[in-house]
Amino acid sequence: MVALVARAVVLALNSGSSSLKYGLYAVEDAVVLLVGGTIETTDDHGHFFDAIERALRGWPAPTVIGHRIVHGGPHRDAHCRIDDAVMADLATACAFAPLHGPASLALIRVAGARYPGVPQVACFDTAFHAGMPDLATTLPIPRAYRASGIRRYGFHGLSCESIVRQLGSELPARLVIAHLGNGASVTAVRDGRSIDTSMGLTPTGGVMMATRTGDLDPGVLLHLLRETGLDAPALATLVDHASGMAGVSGVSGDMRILRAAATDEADLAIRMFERSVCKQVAAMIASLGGADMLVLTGGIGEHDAPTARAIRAGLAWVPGLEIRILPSQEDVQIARHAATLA
Ligand SMILES: Nc1ncnc2c1ncn2[C@@H]1O[C@H](COP(=O)(O)OP(=O)(O)O)[C@@H](O)[C@H]1O
Ligand SMILES: CC(=O)OP(=O)(O)O
Ligand SMILES: [Mg+2]
Repeated sequence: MVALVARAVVLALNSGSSSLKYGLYAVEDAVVLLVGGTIETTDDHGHFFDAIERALRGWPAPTVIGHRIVHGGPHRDAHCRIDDAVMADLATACAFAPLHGPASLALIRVAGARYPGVPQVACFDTAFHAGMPDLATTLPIPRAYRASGIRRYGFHGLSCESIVRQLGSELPARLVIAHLGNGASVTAVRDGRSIDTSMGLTPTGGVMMATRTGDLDPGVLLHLLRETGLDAPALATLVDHASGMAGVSGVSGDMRILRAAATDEADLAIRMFERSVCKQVAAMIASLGGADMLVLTGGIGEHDAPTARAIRAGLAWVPGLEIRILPSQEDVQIARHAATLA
């Protein structure tokens, strides 16, 4: 019923590194999920839309399609309607997010072909961090490189937005958000705005992740370049796909599989991940000059109780820190923005 009177019916598409999530939302003042699901592949967008079309049968047709776009690049710092100029900027931004960017571009093109005439909206993970001060965005390399867009951007912004919105009037002045999913990042939020975050130019930096290194001594890359002859594609595979908990454990990057495996290597990988999260949270507390609340979110943050326990224990020394677990509602944020911008 609600869909018939909705201001907009939004098909929200969230292509993460390990899954494609879709949701059909009726948006008025409230945002109501009509139907949604997850497809555990990022390879075949034709197959993805076949599955979506089957799921959407009998529901109102989308009036707008909203996409999560991981990297907006140097020229896009606000969510926007997608046109040719935006597509050109997104193609440029692929250089900074090779893990997510090309898949998003392909998804927009296929969506345009499947739903001709339906407007599409880009919702950038980087937008939430666009107002970070120079102290956070500047990387410690010669300043000339900044002109080509090399700086800290920060990601998981839609997730952070959704946490700020869920907290509403309970939003504290000094908040740390730990988004712990397949990708993981930690963000310092002062009065609702990002002032620092753990990911950098790309979603490879910061916290150790499922298959990504997170921060790594740059000397390791130089050593591998010099001594093993690995080229850029091979290094990208190494740092994005073969490292993190998967690389250390030799088992998997999925926390559920690591817990079940219970080998020494899996245990080390998990303890390294937990330590890495605690260290990044402590760094964000330093950036904020203290913290009132830590929110855990993302697949691991929401569902893996032992990780939450380890983080509580690892941060027990922080005075006055309330720790909450909240769901990452990236898709609801996409629906809201798409309805507003269509
Ligand atoms: N019930 C669960 N218990 C423990 N860990 C979980 C559970 N469900 C999901 N996870 C973890 O969350 C990860 C996926 O997180 P999610 O935020 O959904 O990923 P994505 O980056 O694809 O958006 C999985 O790889 C797994 O490590
Ligand atoms: C930015 C990022 O790492 O996204 P995801 O966690 O969805 O892979
Ligand atoms: Mg995600």
